[in-house]
Amino acid sequence: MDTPAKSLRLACVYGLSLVILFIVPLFLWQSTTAKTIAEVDWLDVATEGALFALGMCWLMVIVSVRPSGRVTNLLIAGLSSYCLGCYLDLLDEIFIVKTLPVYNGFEKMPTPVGLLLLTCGLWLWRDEQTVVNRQLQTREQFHREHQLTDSLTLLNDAKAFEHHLVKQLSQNQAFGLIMLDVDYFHQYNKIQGVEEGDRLLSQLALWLSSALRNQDLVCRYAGDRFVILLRGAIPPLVSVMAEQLQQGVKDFGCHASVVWTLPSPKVLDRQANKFSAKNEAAALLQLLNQKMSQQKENRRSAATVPTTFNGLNQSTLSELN
Ligand SMILES: Nc1nc2c(ncn2[C@@H]2O[C@H](COP(=O)(O)OP(=O)(O)OP(=O)(O)O)[C@@H](O)[C@H]2O)c(=O)[nH]1
Repeated sequence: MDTPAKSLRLACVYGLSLVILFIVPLFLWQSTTAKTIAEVDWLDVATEGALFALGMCWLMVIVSVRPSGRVTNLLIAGLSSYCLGCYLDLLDEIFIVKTLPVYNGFEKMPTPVGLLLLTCGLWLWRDEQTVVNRQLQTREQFHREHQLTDSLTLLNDAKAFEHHLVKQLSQNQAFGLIMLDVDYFHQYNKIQGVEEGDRLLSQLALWLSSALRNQDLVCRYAGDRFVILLRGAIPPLVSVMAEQLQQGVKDFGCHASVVWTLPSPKVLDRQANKFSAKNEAAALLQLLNQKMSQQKENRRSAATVPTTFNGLNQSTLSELN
């Protein structure tokens, strides 16, 4: 934001306020006499003093938060005038100003003028805010439309994963990929209900996120399929992690097929980097998907239906298949 302009504005408002705070009483002190303590209505002093103090607070808030422009100028002018009116009102509680007709006449002006300016400023502020809100809505809509987060699990989605994978490939550093797919999830939904299915996916997502290291990334690739990027991974780590994840899924009362790959880091030409990294990322994901299909196929041909599936036995599952 325009900090120098704001600082200048702050300095002007503070400076002018201080000058007025001292000059006016000094002028009154010389031109008229002060009331005695008994003559002063202290309740009026307190209320008018409070109005003045509050007005000054509003003024400082406006000066310090608002960007430069017509609306801000109107608000500052309005509030300054209002504060001046309050201050003059306050001073006539302390000094006998009847003897000063100019002061008496002038004293009544600043408050209504200030409130009028303030009203204009607030009206324009409202218009300005409507435009800002519209812009914010458009921006929010853009984020929503382009958001890369899966709304159910709050994990990154496949698009985001591809983006991270491309970035990883561009860095030419070792990494591993694991793909995990829940077995018979279709049946799970049928028997337990879609809501339970959703709950299982959310729980799995949460568990996967906590089971990985800080530098790793887990995404919901599609439906009941998750994909994990293990940064700086070495062969034993990837295979052990894949094994552990497959075992861990059993705690949720279901089974999962898990495949993994450990691509050897390639030295990519910086210029052709982005293009080749994108192709490489697509190829790696395709490879994992193929491996997964193969494993599912093998499972089907071996008829390795789990004996239990959240309380379901093999015959029930076979019927549902
Ligand atoms: N509850 C729920 N189900 C989903 C969601 N997304 C996809 N599915 C369901 O997930 C199921 C995935 O089916 P398949 O790809 O055949 O997977 P599967 O039944 O696990 O079969 P295999 O992978 O061969 O074991 C489909 O029935 C989808 O409707 C979701 O967000 N919530």
